[in-house]
This record gives sequence, structure tokens and C-alpha cells, in this order.
Amino acid sequence: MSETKAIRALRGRLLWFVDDPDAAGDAAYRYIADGLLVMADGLIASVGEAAQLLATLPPGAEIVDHRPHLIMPGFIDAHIHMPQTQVVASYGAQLMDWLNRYTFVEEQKLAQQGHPEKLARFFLDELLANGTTTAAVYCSVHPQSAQAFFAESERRNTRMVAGKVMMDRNAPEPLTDTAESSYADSKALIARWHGKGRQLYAITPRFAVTSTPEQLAAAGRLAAEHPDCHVQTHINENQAEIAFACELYLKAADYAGIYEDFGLLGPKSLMGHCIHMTKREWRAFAQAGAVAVFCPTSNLFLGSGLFDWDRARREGVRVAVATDIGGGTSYSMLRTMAEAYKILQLQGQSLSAFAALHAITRGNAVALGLDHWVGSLEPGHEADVVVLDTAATRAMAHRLETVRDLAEELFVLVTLGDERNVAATYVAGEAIASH
Ligand SMILES: O=c1[nH]c(=O)c2nc[nH]c2[nH]1
Ligand SMILES: [Zn+2]
Repeated sequence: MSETKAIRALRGRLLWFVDDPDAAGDAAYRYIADGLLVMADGLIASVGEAAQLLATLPPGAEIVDHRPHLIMPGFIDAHIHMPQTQVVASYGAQLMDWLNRYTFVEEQKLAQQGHPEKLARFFLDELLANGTTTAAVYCSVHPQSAQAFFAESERRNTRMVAGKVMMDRNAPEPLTDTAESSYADSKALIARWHGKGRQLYAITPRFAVTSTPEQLAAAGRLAAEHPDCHVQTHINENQAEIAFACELYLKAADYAGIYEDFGLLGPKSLMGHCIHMTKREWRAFAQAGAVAVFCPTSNLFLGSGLFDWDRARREGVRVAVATDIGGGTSYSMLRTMAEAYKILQLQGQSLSAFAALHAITRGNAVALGLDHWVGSLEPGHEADVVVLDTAATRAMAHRLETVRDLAEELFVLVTLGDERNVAATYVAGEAIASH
């Protein structure tokens, strides 16, 4: 029997989403100007007006007064690479060149004793400092990288989705596995970690370019045998990449068709980038219920192109958002959404602060199929919480002097915010980072 943890209540301005602002407008969010969030046994026990809930707390309950800060569900990052924390900000290359010159060099270091463990510690420290409490994570090709990541995540009790990369061609020899070994290693990691505490496994063929048909078939077999595991991969990021992938799979209808042919396009598939999509590919995504993962800072940094969010919406394709460190340049989901706004602006599209904050909390939770657990402050959800000081910097405090309402304040937060605005992060009700 698990030990009953103390009751802890957070007081502040509570903000969370119960629906998509694009569909439901103002009815999509809940805002309580002086609210109380009561947490017990790692879960949210109750939420409401402080004036009403304070009187219901048992004697000895701890109250943490975060006023006037915002209290929101912890942020969710739908695509990020743990082995690339020392690749971020590598100069002068687009995708294929960037992979060969920088990334595949760096990822080889995860074979070194102790290196995956060091990276996992840094990586989770950095995510939590940025208010990110759940992420879909690529480890390296080495099974020990996923082992180190899950062990560190379990130690911190964070809700994480991760997988060992499968890659058996078009990469340096020390970074390749085989169809058989990648199947066996992934299978063993699933048995060891999927559903263990808060850990979840994602079957992770890196992309069609670095997998033989035999390996994609092995990945498809894993997906069929473990339909509750996610699948994560990359698609339609860069023209040279697309041409290469389609040359390798001449029988496929198009890039999405490659993954379809191997049973890798389904409702648990997190498909990174989706910038250069054909009409047929959008349709295939919609029919499969696959998720297009928008990676704004990466798409700008690698010069890949502009993700068409309105098109995805019109086609009925589910969308998640992500940092894609280390092609991406910021761990902050706030900074990520500021860049998303600019990408949409360039296409005559809009992104309100409510839509942006929905995307990085409930929106990503729904896209990942984890919304019964995370992304909300509703009772019964896991108590992963970020506390945000909207006036954390001099420039932001100065700007906030002129805002007239909550929507304007939140837009300043999304546009100018980053990890400096994270006043505290709670994981399963426990404070893990305080700045
Ligand atoms: O942005 C990206 N980062 C990667 O590591 C990668 N691998 C394949 N395609 C990729 N795109
Ligand atoms: Zn990526």
C-alpha cells in the first residue's frame, strides 16, 4: 500500500482548459482570480475559489501562497531529443547536413559509460526548469540511453513518453542497429518500462531515410503487438529529405505512404514536422487519426519551412506542438509558441494566447492521448503544475503596466516569456524546482 502523502494546497490565479478555444471560445478555459488547488497522493483533489475551499482543508494541510502568480497544468512537449542537448545552436546547415555534420557525431557519445545518465539528469532538470512536466522523447540508438532516461524519470516520478531510436542505414556505423536487434531491444525496453509508474514507451524509428524496409516492418510489428505504445518519427521536414526517402521506397504512394505501408500511421503516431504535405498525405493523416507535430523553432532554425496549422485544421488532422531540441533552439514551450505565432503570421493565420496556452497543456495532452492524466487542473488529474510569474523580467513588468485584461497579459506572457517566468514546478504534487 502506498503511503498517504500530506495534503498541499496552492493558492494563486488558476488557469486551465476544458476545451479547445478555437471551437469553444471563452467557454474553453477556467480562470479563478483567487483560487486554491488542493493536491493529495500525487493527484488534484479539488479546485475552486480560495474563499470556499480554504475552510474545507484538514488541520495540518500545507498552503503555499503563490499569489499573484498564475498556476497552470505543467507544460507538455510532444517531440524532443535527449541526445541533442549539446547540438543546440550548431551553425549553418539544413536538415541532412545538420544530421551528418553535428547530430550523428554527438549521438555517438551516448555509447560512453555514464554519458546517457549525465544527459538524462541535465535534460530533466532543464525541462522542469522550463515548466515542462511531460514530453515525448527520442533517446539515441543505444538501448542504454532509453534505460538511463527512464530510470532518471522514474526517480523523479515524471510522466514521460520515450523510446530508443531505431536506425539501420544511412548513419555512421556505430550509430546503427539492425532490424532484429532494434526489435529485440525495443521489445525488452517496453517490457521493462512501459506502464511502470508514470513511464510510457514510444516505438521510435528515426525516419524512413535511416531505416531499411525490414526495420520499418519490425517497427510495425512492435506497433501491432503493443497498440498502447506511441509511435514517433519524422516526416516531410525538408525537400532533400523527402526526395531521399521517396527514392528509397519507390513503391510507396508518397512519404506518408511509406509509414502507412508498414502499419506505422495510426492514432498513437506522433509525426514530427509535416511541413511539405500533399493533399493525399493530409487525407491519410486524417483517416488514420495520426498527429502532426509542429516544431516552430526547429523549422525556422533549420530553414525547413512553415507549418500550415489552418490546413491541418481544415483537413481534420490532429496537431501537437514541440520544441524539437536540438534542431529547435529553446526548451521553453512559451518561447516555442511565440515562434509558432510568427510562423502563422507569415501565412495570414492567427494564434491567440488562449490557443497557445491550450496547445501546450490540454491540447498536447489530447494529441498524445494522455488527457485523462495530465494537462488539466480538474480533480483526478495528476498534480503536475507550473507556477508562472508574468512579470518576471524588467521588460515584462514594464509592458504589463499597460495591459487591460487577462487576454492581453497572457499574450505578453506567450510572446516574451521563457524559463525566467517559471516560479515553481510541481511533479505529482511535489515541488521540484523553485527559482
Ligand atoms: O529535426 C530533426 N531532428 C532529427 O534529429 C531528425 N532525424 C531525422 N529527421 C530529423 N529532424
Ligand atoms: Zn526531431
